[in-house]
Amino acid sequence: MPGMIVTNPPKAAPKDVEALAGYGTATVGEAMGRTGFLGTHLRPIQQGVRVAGTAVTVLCWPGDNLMIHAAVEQCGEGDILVVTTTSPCTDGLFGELFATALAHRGVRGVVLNTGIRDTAELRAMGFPAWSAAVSPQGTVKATGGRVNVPIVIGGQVIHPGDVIVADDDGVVVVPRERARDTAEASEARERKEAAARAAFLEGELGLDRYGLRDKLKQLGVEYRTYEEVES
Ligand SMILES: O=C([O-])CC(=O)C(=O)O
Ligand SMILES: [Mg+2]
Repeated sequence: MPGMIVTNPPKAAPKDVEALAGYGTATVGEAMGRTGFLGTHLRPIQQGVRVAGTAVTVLCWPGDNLMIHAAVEQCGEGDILVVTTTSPCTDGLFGELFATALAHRGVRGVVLNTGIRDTAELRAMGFPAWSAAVSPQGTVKATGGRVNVPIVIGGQVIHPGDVIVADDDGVVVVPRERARDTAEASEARERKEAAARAAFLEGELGLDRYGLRDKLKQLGVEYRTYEEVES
């Protein structure tokens, strides 16, 4: 594969990325109309870490991490490296040496639609990572590929410069043009959930808060309330 490296693609504005960093993937995905989720196969190697950053995208040949080396040079402060392969691959394309180089450049984490290795070292150094597999299997540096072109993971298109939000639940992509609106919609959703949480703490039911008793009736669902059963 010949390949290409795009330098300096347009990126989401840092203040929109910072705003999105305040919300989890569930909130951000809901705020985008339940879109943007990259799939349940991408799991974090750590727990309790949430990051947001701008995507530097990489398309590698399976079992070959040459283009990750090329991509490191394109990465800077506030970026998240997002890697996929031209056909399915679980080999350990990425590990602590790459993470060391990326951390030095201010990169916030990595998302790999392939394998990762050195996971204990990565956790110890606090470099956040999400991957489709954990594998010690080594790779070669032999084949061209692409950096900073649109890639697809889990049916979602990721353009370079889009916002990646990742936490314990998984990874979500927010298109660059939607970053500000999505941050605003996320804020509104958090406020709504805070009000619901306060009501649930007082014992209110979702059935009443969301007007779902009528829905059950419409659907012909027969039921008795807890109080009716108890009496
Ligand atoms: O060097 C590699 O091929 C991947 C790796 O283990 C590292 O980055 O530490
Ligand atoms: Mg290594």
